[in-house]
Amino acid sequence: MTVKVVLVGCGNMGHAMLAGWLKSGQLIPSETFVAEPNTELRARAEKLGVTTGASAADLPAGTPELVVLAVKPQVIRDVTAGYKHLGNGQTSFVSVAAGTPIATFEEVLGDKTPIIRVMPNTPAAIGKGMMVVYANAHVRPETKKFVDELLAASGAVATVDDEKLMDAVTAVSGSGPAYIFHFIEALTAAAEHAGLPTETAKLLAMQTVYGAASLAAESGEEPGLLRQQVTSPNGTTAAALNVLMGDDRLKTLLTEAVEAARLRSIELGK
Ligand SMILES: NC(=O)C1=CN([C@@H]2O[C@H](COP(=O)(O)OP(=O)(O)OC[C@H]3O[C@@H](n4cnc5c(N)ncnc54)[C@H](O)[C@@H]3O)[C@@H](O)[C@H]2O)C=CC1
Ligand SMILES: O=C(O)[C@@H]1CCC=N1
Repeated sequence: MTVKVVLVGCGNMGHAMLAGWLKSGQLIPSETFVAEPNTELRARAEKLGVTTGASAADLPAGTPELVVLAVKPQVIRDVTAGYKHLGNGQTSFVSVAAGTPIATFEEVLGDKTPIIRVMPNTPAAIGKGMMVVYANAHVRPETKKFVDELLAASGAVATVDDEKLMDAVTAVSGSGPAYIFHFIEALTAAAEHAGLPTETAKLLAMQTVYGAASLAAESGEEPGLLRQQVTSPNGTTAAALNVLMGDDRLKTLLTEAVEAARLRSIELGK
């Protein structure tokens, strides 16, 4: 059996993408092989109907169109070496690892290998991810089209033409869902502090973030204008925004957070 796509690593991100691709029908289970050493995670992948194995040694014979590497940056060089026999050939490689530059994959796989870096995020599991792409010069237009279509099943797709920007992308949309989840946690805690029961606090925080993000996305209006529409002169929102926006407090905090993530991404790539 020759498979079309091999997914290497089916942890948080690998599984989120796989679930999105299969759900959309962009990929069918019989075309897909998952390499994952963790038995429980292999069983979880098998529930989606795909064939699995523990490592590169279990790969079905033949030449896959795409190998998607979704393992941690700390092990990606060694794991990629297991797929060296597919380098410099018809197989294209996609890496979702933070930091790891294309040059590292070219060193391991050969410098004629088509390699695409993608920075996804976990909302990909429900088709609402942000997927940002940077490809090397060996990626054929038909492969780029196939990968873009696959990624589009997981959410919005954007491209950058300077690989260095992938560190900033990682810091904004790759890690970003965690910032928003923490915002929900923090708003829930603030709601409880204001006297609301826990379940009500959770519901209000979550639905407010969901509703506001959906309105911003669907209305196409500038977030600043939508903010003004909530803010009555000298009203309650203005009182809260004075706290968040005074001295650019939240903006400064987010700028520091994104910069810390960007610098960590650069470090992970070394
Ligand atoms: N979690 C996230 O939100 C995002 C993660 N990423 C990137 O995705 C990659 C994976 O991250 P997570 O999914 O969070 O980590 P994870 O630890 O959940 O998944 C990594 C998986 O790789 C497996 N693995 C280890 N050695 C292997 C081998 N030799 N062959 C096959 N699989 C092997 C592990 O058993 C594990 O299940 C990282 O490089 C990370 O930078 C990128 C964007 C977002
Ligand atoms: O935390 C990390 O390193 C990965 C990359 C982006 C999101 N998670």
